[in-house]
Amino acid sequence: MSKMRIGHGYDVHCLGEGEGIHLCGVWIPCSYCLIAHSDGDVALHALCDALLGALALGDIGKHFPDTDPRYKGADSGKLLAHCYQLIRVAGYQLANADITIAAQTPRLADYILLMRESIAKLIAVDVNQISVKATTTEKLGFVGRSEGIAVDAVVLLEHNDVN
Ligand SMILES: Nc1ccn([C@@H]2O[C@H](COP(=O)(O)O)[C@@H](O)[C@H]2O)c(=O)n1
Ligand SMILES: C[C@@]1(CO)OP(=O)(O)OP(=O)(O)OC[C@H]1O
Repeated sequence: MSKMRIGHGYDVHCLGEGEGIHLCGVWIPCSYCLIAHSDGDVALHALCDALLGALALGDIGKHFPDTDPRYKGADSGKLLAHCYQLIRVAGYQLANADITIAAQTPRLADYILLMRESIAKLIAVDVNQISVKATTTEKLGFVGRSEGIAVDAVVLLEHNDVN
């Protein structure tokens, strides 16, 4: 296997009426919820898929089936930590991650640093290795109609013995 690996993840969850949403492990109070089997943290799910994809380890649904009652209401931070542990066991570590959250609402600007810090803490990396960005879709499509939130995540992994 080569010394550097790139991975991409993408996830979407529907928005419903609620009192808040989890994004990147941060609770964001608002008049929505994210509909899911787990806690609905669509951003952490995309990041899990990017990590798994980088080493061709399948996807989040393979590792944590949404038919398994153990994952009902699951803390996605724990799922992320598990995925990153698989990466570490394979001899790799994160170089950097870049996450783009497409959400018409709620406004996320005030939470960006908290989200970066949250991910960095969950997988014990430096906050400067983690980028989180937000964009609306200018009211176009399902994101623009506030029917759901979509997230893209890209990661670069480097092997521990890279020289
Ligand atoms: N849910 C969101 C979406 C976007 N932002 C911030 O607004 C700025 C403009 O976004 P565009 O839709 O024009 O890409 C940008 O700085 C985003 O970070 C936000 O805070 N919350
Ligand atoms: C996270 C899991 C856990 O049961 O369920 P959901 O919260 O529905 O999220 P999804 O993005 O569909 O990924 C599948 C499952 O791994």
